[in-house]
Amino acid sequence: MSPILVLVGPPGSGKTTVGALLADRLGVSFRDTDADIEKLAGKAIPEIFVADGEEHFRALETQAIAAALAEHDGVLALGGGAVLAETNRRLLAEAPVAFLSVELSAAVNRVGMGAGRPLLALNPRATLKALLDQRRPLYDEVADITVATDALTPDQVAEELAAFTGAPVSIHVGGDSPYEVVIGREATIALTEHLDGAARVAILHAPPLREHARRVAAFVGETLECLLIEVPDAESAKTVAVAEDCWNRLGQAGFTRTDVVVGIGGGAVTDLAGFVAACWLRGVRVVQLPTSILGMVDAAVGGKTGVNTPSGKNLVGAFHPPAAVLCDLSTLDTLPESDRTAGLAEIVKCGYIADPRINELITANPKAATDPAGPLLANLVRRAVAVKAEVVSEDLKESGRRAILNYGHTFAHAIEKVEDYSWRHGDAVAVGMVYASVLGRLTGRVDLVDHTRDLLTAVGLPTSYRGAPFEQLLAAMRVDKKAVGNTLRFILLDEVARPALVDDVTEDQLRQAYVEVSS
Ligand SMILES: NC(=O)c1ccc[n+]([C@@H]2O[C@H](COP(=O)([O-])OP(=O)(O)OC[C@H]3O[C@@H](n4cnc5c(N)ncnc54)[C@H](O)[C@@H]3O)[C@@H](O)[C@H]2O)c1
Ligand SMILES: O=C(O)C(=O)C[C@@H](O)[C@H](O)[C@H](O)COP(=O)(O)O
Repeated sequence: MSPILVLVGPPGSGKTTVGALLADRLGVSFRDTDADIEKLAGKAIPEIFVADGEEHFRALETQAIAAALAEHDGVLALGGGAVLAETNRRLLAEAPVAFLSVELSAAVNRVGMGAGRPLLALNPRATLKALLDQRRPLYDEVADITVATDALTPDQVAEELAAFTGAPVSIHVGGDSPYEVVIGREATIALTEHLDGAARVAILHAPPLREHARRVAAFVGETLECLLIEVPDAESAKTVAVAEDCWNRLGQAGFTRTDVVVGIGGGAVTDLAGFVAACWLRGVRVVQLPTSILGMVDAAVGGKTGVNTPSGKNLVGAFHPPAAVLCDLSTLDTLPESDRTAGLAEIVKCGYIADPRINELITANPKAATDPAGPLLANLVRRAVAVKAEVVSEDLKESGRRAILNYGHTFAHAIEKVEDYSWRHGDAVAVGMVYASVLGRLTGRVDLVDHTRDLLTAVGLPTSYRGAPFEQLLAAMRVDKKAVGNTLRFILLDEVARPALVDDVTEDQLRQAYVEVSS
């Protein structure tokens, strides 16, 4: 037995508060070795220090840590000085450890006059400074993850830690047809919970997901009739002709209104599966099992479904919320690196429009951001889904606020169309965000051009486009769904996390932004 997570950190870092919140979130118990020590000694910690001295306290602490590590399988918080003893650090080597770091001023504010903390009884500021200086390298030595808590609420810290543990997280999407987005390494297992009343399941997938789709079919096929429908890969799946083939297969199988369509794949397949389900018998359930980063954080969530037509991207479709979205992070292990990187574009977008912490996390560790086995990607997926869930819960049909999710997309969709869908959507969105940032500057808003270019470059996303001439792109932009009559509308940022729908961008500004993006 071993704890899910051990929390270490100096006084004031919030180990006890965060530990209890995290345990609650994960549905496990919380244990604090300081409480264990008090039980062992039969007195409060300040009394142990006064009556028996620090050395005796440290001996009890080692005893308490060893016992808790052996017996406890929930969240465990250790006292601030637990890392001082080499024996304790050795004991921690086998457990997953999170260091909650805090800067001096925040720590001083949080501990106040140090009530109940014997080492801080005199001059808490100076004592805390000395403690932080002495212990930081020791916390670093034992930690598998460090969370800087200064600017975060205890809930936000608990959220980051929950993602690190890999425990499944469920994010609620509200509105008239509410559903859950489950994120975790075994999320697929939840599929059977969403098949009530079905006699048949149609699983749509592209060739790269054939084996995975077969495994899912074997899993649900024990009780239900399973129809595996393989569709062309990537954007080639998003056509009316492919949708029609799928409807023909459903017809041949006698698919009824209580049967369920399942989309397994990247955003192209989940868009198609959603559209097939939206139209069949005027709407049957669809459960989305996205297997690309982009599918998880964006395409599978929110109920926008559709296909492309020769006139442009996603021009035919329907709003059809899924019954559930199951983001099985283990499926990302086989996602090619270039598609992982492309998926980050929509995560960065969420950072710009709503959650700046996303882009801070990516900037701090751009390489880890696409590592499917690492904790950062799980955290980013969760944060981006939370942004999208919040927006679409309020405005499913894009009658207002939902348009902010289109940041960077006007130019991106134009690139995709003029390049005949040979560009990855995420790559086009990356360039589209640079274009939007230039428009932001040209229209007197915040200047995020360098910030956007630097961030995208750090993760390996493109920042320029040197293909079709401006006129061709402009014509493609004119069929954007946000356009009203002859007026093009763009999502631009007044500030980070303050998106605005702007309808007075001039053609000169559009051309100037094109020049900057293509130079
Ligand atoms: N509906 C929406 O709200 C919404 C939002 C964003 C994007 N989209 C759409 O999503 C699409 C882009 O999605 P995408 O970036 O996932 O591209 P994609 O669906 O084309 O997938 C990219 C490639 O990765 C492969 N793949 C996916 N998962 C894999 C895995 N686990 N292992 C191996 N290969 C895997 C796919 O087969 C494909 O070859 C675009 O069509 C875009 O318009 C829709
Ligand atoms: O969900 C939305 O709303 C979005 O705009 C998300 C976009 O990232 C996504 O690419 C979407 O498919 C674009 O929608 P569209 O209506 O502009 O085709």
